[in-house]
Amino acid sequence: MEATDRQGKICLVVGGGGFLGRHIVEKLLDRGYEVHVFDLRETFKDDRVTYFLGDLCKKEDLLPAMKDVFVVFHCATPSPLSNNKELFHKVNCHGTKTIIEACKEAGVKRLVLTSSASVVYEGKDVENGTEDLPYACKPMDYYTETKILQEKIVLEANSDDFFTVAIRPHGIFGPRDPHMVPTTVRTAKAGKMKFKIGDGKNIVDFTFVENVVHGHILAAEHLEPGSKICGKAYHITNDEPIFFWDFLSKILTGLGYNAPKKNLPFWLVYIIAVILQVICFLLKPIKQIHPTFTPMTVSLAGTHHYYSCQRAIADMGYKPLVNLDDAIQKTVDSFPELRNTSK
Ligand SMILES: NC(=O)C1=CN([C@@H]2O[C@H](COP(=O)(O)OP(=O)(O)OC[C@H]3O[C@@H](n4cnc5c(N)ncnc54)[C@H](OP(=O)(O)O)[C@@H]3O)[C@@H](O)[C@H]2O)C=CC1
Ligand SMILES: CC(C)CCC[C@@H](C)[C@H]1CC[C@H]2C3=C(CC[C@]12C)[C@@]1(C)CCC(=O)[C@@H](C)[C@@H]1CC3
Repeated sequence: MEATDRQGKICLVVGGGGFLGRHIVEKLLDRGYEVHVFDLRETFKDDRVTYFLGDLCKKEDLLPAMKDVFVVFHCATPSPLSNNKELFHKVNCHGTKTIIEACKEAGVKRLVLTSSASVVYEGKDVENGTEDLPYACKPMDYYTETKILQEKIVLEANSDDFFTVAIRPHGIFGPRDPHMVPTTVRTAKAGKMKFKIGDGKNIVDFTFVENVVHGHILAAEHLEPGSKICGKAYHITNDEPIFFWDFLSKILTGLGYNAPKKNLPFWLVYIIAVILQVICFLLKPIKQIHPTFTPMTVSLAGTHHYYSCQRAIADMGYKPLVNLDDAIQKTVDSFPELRNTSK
């Protein structure tokens, strides 16, 4: 899409106050779009942005933000590491249906959903997985369960006059990441990162946030009547799968922490995580506990899960803009407050 074509076009980013959403906002502004942000809270100030506060589950909150909008990016979610079944179903399922209703009522023709590569993951190895893999029959957590339902809702809404596409990133990291890097550092600081889970040879995709943004904007600019991308899902990765524990070690050593050297058997840690999950369930009426080591995070840390992005390369001309080593360095440099000062 030419720069002149973008002028005057309004993009709405639902969840634009979050980690990925705000990076999408910044890149859309750089490319000359007018940007609306819709979120629960105003998490940043930018005079170029029109900020709408509200709950995406309420159509009356959404409609004012949708006036004259060219495309909606939906990247809102409850925190992927929380475990609130009702909230996940409310926001990711009911809320997504509400966004679609509001789009149609406001005359918005395009919707780009941020889905997740985890929609095909159920704790077993996925090696170079394509978008043709079936959805997980037994999702490992409520987040994944509702991301599957969400993607189905959006892709099934695709029609001759309402164009939808789902982008499936995996393991997003980068500046302002609230999940990956802070959790990794917190775990290391708590002394729980002394061991690798499993043999340390499981291969995983980690995707720099700028590459995820690039995939989203490419999809939006290809979302036209008759386009081959309409109604489809696309993996967006760095196209550089890496040993999971090598990635974490680069982040940790980059921030001045020791990388795990020894190994613990995967099955032992998994059993401990299951026992922890049962204890947290029993204690729920008394106290909400969110352990870092859940069956999901342990599986993610101990199995292969990397994905082919050949379909995005072929259909949208996708190509990662930042390679993994540069991305890790940019990320480490962006978190001075997480650097180990005790050494
Ligand atoms: N992080 C990752 O590794 C990956 C993420 N994804 C997907 O990418 C998307 C963005 O994730 P990420 O940036 O990490 O998430 P964040 O939690 O950083 O951002 C999500 C944003 O959505 C907002 N939000 C939540 N509920 C509502 C609501 N009811 N109404 C309006 N806004 C709401 C959040 O507000 P608040 O913070 O106040 O709740 C937050 O600002 C998600 O769809 C996620 O599933 C996919 C693959 C990997
Ligand atoms: C074993 C260690 C305590 C793990 C520390 C790092 C983890 C916090 C991350 C490693 C893989 C990450 C990941 C996600 C969240 C953070 C990690 C578990 C997701 C579940 C986020 C949401 C998604 O959509 C998935 C595709 C991500 C998969 C990887």
